[in-house]
Amino acid sequence: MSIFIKTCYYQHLSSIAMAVCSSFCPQIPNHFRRRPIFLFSSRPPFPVSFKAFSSQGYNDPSKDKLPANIGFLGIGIMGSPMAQNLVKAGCDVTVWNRTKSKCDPLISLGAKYKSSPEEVAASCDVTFAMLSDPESAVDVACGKHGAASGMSSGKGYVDISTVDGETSKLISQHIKATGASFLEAPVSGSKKPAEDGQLIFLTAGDKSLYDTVGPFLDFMGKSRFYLGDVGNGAAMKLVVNMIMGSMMASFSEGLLLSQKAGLDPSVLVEVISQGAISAPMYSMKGPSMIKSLYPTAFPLKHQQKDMRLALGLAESVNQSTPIAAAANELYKVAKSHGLSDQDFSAVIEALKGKLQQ
Ligand SMILES: NC(=O)C1=CN([C@@H]2O[C@H](COP(=O)(O)OP(=O)(O)OC[C@H]3O[C@@H](n4cnc5c(N)ncnc54)[C@H](OP(=O)(O)O)[C@@H]3O)[C@@H](O)[C@H]2O)C=CC1
Ligand SMILES: O=CCCC(=O)O
Repeated sequence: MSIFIKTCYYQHLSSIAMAVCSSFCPQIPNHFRRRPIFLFSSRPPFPVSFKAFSSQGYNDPSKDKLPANIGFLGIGIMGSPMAQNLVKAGCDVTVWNRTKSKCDPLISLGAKYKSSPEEVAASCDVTFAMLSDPESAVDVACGKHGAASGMSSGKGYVDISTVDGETSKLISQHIKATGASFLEAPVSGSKKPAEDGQLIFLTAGDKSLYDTVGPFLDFMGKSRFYLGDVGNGAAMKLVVNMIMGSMMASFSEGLLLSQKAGLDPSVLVEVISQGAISAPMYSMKGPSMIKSLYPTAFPLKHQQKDMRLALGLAESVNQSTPIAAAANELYKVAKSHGLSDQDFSAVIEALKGKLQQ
């Protein structure tokens, strides 16, 4: 514990130096530059960002029990950069992944490794999990040698995976039955924001755990929302991704229509970028979509999973979502043609004549 506090203290000092230097050194990465610091404060020396709903984090002197060991389960496209940001921030991180080799770069950076979720949870104060889907999230948390087997009172489990509310509640029940705390914390933002520590956390569950892990969320993200009861974070995430999936499907139709109408789709991307429907997603993905290239940031199979779960949510509250339902069909077509592991922008292929035959 004391080593951890010292590490963070020295990081605080170096943050001060960084803050001074950054006014003069434009090459200092934004990741370091953006973190506000307390220069004259008796509070714990943690970098605390000014973020949505983040006023009650580690900078509260009454919260003196700091987690010393952080576990991270699921080292995929998102888990890898997120865990890396924790290691780079000086946290004592222990990792596990079903495919062990994906942990190797993190181990090289100084992370520890344990051979099961149970062992990670048993050796850590707080364990994060970033898994594919409801099935894998439940399996890793509640299955044989799952995290719940290693949890006990005083520990915390933070599930960042995108799942439905019912799955999150099930995991919460298993974790809380051990006496530990639970927080769901799915993220908005993809591979690049994960690398840059710019994710948006949509959390719900135990508020005390939210307060405890706040500084760690801030190492990985730019803002965080606390939304109350378990299920609300999952629902918020599914609504956001349902909108995103429909936007991408509609954008795909527009690109192909512009081409068929004899227009240059690159000009369409430029026109969109200057108007009221501008979105970073269109400018980022449009140019490669025009070249039929889909380098994976957000796998199409996960987008289709999110559309499916969002439609389930809509049905459960009797809300009509015909646009999302139509978009979901396109993702299903794309999946059935082997595009699951491509970026979700590959949904455009489902609108090209050759896939529809
Ligand atoms: N990529 C993105 O842009 C974003 C993704 N998300 C969400 O985050 C989660 C992770 O996404 P991402 O990192 O992209 O996905 P990846 O497919 O890259 O990683 C999935 C992770 O889950 C593990 N996993 C899958 N099935 C099992 C299982 N049965 N048992 C144990 N582990 C399993 C994988 O292990 P292994 O390596 O062994 O396959 C891997 O660590 C998903 O819920 C996704 O919807 C949220 C925001 C953005
Ligand atoms: O779940 C994935 C979200 C991707 C994004 O927000 O860009």
